[in-house]
Amino acid sequence: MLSRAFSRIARRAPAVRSWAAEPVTPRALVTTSADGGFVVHPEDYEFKQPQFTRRRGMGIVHDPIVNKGTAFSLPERDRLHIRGMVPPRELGMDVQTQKIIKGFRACETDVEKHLFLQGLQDRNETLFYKALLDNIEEMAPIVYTPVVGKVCQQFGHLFRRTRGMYFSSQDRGQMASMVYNWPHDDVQVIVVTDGSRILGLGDLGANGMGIPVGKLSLYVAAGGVDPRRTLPVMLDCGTDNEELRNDPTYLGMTHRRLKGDEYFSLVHEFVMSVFQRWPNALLQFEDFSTANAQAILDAYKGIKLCFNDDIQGTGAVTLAGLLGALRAQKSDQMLRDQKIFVVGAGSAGIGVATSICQGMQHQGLTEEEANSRIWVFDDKGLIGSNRAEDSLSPQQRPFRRRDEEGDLSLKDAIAKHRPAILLGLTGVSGLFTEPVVREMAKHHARPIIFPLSNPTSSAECTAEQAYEWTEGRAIFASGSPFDPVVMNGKTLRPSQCNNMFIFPGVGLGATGVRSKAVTDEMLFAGVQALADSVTEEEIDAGMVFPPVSKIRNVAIAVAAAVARSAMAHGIARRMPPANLEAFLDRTMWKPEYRPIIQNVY
Ligand SMILES: NC(=O)C1=CN([C@@H]2O[C@H](COP(=O)(O)OP(=O)(O)OC[C@H]3O[C@@H](n4cnc5c(N)ncnc54)[C@H](O)[C@@H]3O)[C@@H](O)[C@H]2O)C=CC1
Ligand SMILES: CC(=O)C(=O)O
Ligand SMILES: [Mg+2]
Repeated sequence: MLSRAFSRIARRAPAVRSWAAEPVTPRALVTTSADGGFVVHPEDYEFKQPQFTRRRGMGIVHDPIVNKGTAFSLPERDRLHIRGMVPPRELGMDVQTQKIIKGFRACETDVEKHLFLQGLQDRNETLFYKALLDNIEEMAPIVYTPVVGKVCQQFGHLFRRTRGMYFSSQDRGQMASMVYNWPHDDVQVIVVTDGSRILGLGDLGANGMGIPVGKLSLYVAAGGVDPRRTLPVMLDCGTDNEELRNDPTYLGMTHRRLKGDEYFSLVHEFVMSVFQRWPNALLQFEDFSTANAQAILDAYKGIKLCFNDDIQGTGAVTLAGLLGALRAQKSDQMLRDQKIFVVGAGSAGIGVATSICQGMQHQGLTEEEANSRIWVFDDKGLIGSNRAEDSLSPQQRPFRRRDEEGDLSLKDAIAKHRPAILLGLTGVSGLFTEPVVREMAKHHARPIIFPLSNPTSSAECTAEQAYEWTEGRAIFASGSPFDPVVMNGKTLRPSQCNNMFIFPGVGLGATGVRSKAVTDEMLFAGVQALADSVTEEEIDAGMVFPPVSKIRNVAIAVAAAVARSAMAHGIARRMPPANLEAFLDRTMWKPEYRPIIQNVY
């Protein structure tokens, strides 16, 4: 009787194997009973999934994916044949993390901080992500914008160790085999750039590799994608940046940028090659110049699992930010009631205008009515009737205003139309001058001012300026973070409106259900989830986005909404359990050490 009960219980309990000895917490796993038997407590058994590696001995210590530095336990050192190869004292993750924070804060410049973290990432990815996640507000600006911009500008000089893959014009015809050089079979997210428009810094050629690396760090930290399943890519099609081409330390192809067929055929070979090896991966296009970004998106949207972060991700995050800003205004007005100025008509500006237009249509306007509430400006001024249709791209054309010529300055146009919302996507620092911002403040109690260009040096105005010129009344969000501003004893908290609040969730949700594509509906579902994740307390504190410290929770909410939308529209190839949030949370990679198992057969 007892033995039958025991075997039943034993079947339920996970088998204790010798290699799993170290992760088991030193709690009683069983209670002995008076009759000589025992009862197991499966719920007390903390089983950590092992991590398999083909590396042996020192290969393990030198592989950042499995390396634990000083945190290998003695039994594990024996098992992995590294006993004596690391210092004798075992220092766990907590002490290691404290050491990292101390070293990080001791760095004198932001670029040094970036290199410090990059060095850690190259040695021990688990610890890198532990430190990053625990200190995301402090470290995200170092790993990502704005500091990544500076790092890209000096990429060749700072280069220490390779990361990701480079495909270039000299690899034509080879890419389908080159993809097999990548050591991981199960890539989940690929971020690719051709370096032609890196943040607001222009053509940085192959130096732009810092951007896919930085974006994917956020995919791991926020979206819980396993670092082994990320692939940063530089698609090097040359550069028109003369200075770089003449720089002896420049690491990319030194010819001028490919154009037309030569360019698009290279892009196509790359796209087909990565999907051939990783058919379930999500491909994110990042920082392609406006001239090519839309054409590439149009070619693959709907037929491959891909999206353009600057067009679609920025559109989505800005729309969510505006919904938050309208809540912060505490008026009954809806998005569809607003007049909106979008300054900048590149891929980001037009992506934002298009998303806002879609948002207004969801609130009942026709496409034409929605377009009529948006004024788009570029470096020649308002896109008005004095512009020939054929001088505009197909995406810009719907925003050409037929009702006015477009000869007014930005300030005069604000005075005339009194928009409540001013968005900057120009990459031009200081474009929102004092007269421009004061004009916004004249007509609205709480003007909404979003200088969205990155990095900080390209922002159309600073948080301090926006608050000062509006007597602290502006509702402010920027692409790169600004510190809180104290005015008249009150602390004003700028928000960060950056596609980092969208792309990790889109990637996690779309790949989580094996969606066939990323649709506008999926992105719109992500917008609503992001907007809903801002609490009333945050709105009352003047914020229109959650703090960056909540980015993992935001990613889960966005991912669940994106995944549900894919399922509802019949393009999901995997149906996860009903509790999607719990499922996603369970599947997310977490920065914790796991038992390493050699799998050499
Ligand atoms: N916050 C965020 O999440 C994101 C921000 N961005 C930022 O958006 C900016 C623009 O990106 P893209 O559209 O790809 O660049 P782009 O170079 O294609 O477009 C810039 C646009 O600004 C216009 N412009 C330039 N000078 C102007 C002036 N003085 N007045 C009015 N318009 C002017 C240009 O005519 C062009 O239409 C970049 O700085 C980028 O960092 C992009 C994506 C996401
Ligand atoms: C944030 C981003 O994607 C950009 O500035 O290009
Ligand atoms: Mg970008």
